[in-house]
Amino acid sequence: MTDPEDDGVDEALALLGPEVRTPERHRATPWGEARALAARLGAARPTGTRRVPLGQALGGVLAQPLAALTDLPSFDTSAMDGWAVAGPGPWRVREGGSVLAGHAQTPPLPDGEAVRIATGARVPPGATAVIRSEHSHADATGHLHAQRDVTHGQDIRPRGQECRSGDQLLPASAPVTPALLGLAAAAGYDELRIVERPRVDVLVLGDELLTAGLPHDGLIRDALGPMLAPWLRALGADVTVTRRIGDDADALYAAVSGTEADVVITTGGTAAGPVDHVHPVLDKAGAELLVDGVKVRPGHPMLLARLTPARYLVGLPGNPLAAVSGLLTLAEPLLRGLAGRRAPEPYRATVRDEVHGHPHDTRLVPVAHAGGRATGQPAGHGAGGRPAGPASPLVVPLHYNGPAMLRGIAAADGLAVVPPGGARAGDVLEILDLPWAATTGRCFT
Ligand SMILES: Nc1nc2c(c(=O)[nH]1)N[C@H]1C(S)=C(S)[C@@H](COP(=O)(O)OP(=O)(O)OC[C@H]3O[C@@H](n4cnc5c(N)ncnc54)[C@H](O)[C@@H]3O)O[C@H]1N2
Ligand code: MOO
Repeated sequence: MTDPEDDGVDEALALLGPEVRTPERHRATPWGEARALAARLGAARPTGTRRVPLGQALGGVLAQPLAALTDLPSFDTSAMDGWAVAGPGPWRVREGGSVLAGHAQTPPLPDGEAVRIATGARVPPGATAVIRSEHSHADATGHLHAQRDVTHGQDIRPRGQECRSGDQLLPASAPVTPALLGLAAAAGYDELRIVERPRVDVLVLGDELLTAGLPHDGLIRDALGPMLAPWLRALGADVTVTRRIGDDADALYAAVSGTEADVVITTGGTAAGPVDHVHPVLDKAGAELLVDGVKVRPGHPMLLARLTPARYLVGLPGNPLAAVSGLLTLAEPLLRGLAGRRAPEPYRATVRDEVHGHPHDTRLVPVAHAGGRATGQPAGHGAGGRPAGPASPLVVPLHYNGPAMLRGIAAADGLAVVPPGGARAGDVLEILDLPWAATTGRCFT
């Protein structure tokens, strides 16, 4: 089950003369190891933290646990509009208006008395229950009668029911969502300490790239510049600049050695062609190559280097789907750690159709949700090693998944991780989610 798309590379390598830098197969890192290394490097050195007003924290992650600054509710609260009562009824109705939300504490309620109360108001000391207006009636003598049994404490939210001051509401690294902002405000916060977003410079290499109009005379449109910045932002990065460097080794060296970003991402120039400058420039810059090729298709020339102790470079191959593969293999786990984010739970789905594999390397193949769930797969059937449960979602491998193509990934909900040798229809495979899947309503998880 070998895809003809993958066959040309080894042949091309064999044609290279000895004077040309030849990628050594044995140096390529297995796909899982490369991801794990990138994740470890990122997690080892998250970027700094800062305090921001609640209104600016959305999309960040908590740098420290969210501990309640108050009991919630912070006082015994009426859960309904009606009557606060003390002891058994009927009750004498207290003169002088209602107890309202936001008002100061009212005098204690003696046994046998009732007072009108609004939802959210402080329950007077001594009250033993709240009776909803629709479950009671007041008679002409100024007495209140319950129309249902009254249980002790009914419709009173006791102080501290949701949390006590100091309780941990959410752990560090929780994503700051609209709901978290609401909870933080309720729990007394004006500001949150969040992890700084790692700063990323994107350097797009290649003299053949146009930034507008139709391809002509061998020139093509830059597909990566428009794609990477928003994708990286969705991964938690702050893209400081997207620069087009052409095939200029000096300009690349200047950009790499002069950067102040936490991560530099280059596109193109990772292979062994005459204008593939990434390796020589990294040598010149004294960078340490941590990953030099990964056993994955597409994208195997991807690389990861350490520029300085606190600065990394991810080299994405120029072929657009190969660049996506490098983005998800190396950049995503590295940035996740730097941004203080937690790893998502590995997610698996059943592939509806056979997927061709590479003989030795992992393949990443765009897949779309089939809108159904696999049932009754025989145990142990999957090359991915796990039987499909009755509720395993079903995915369809998409066409147009060649290294130079974006047509498949643009229609995809995720990328299936296809082990060497391929997968049969019904196999269960790991799926890499795309960061926008949740916003389009097609999320797997
Ligand atoms: N002798 C070898 N040749 C190649 C190898 C190899 O191992 N030995 N690997 C092949 C594989 S696999 C890939 S992937 C590419 C990686 O090449 P580079 O990273 O050096 O990228 P370029 O040569 O600069 O470009 C490759 C291809 O992609 C197009 N490209 C580049 N940037 C963009 C962009 N921003 N938008 C759209 N398209 C882009 C470029 O025009 C080329 O067609 O190398 C193989 N060759
Ligand atoms: O074929 Mo290359 O694998 O990465 O585009």
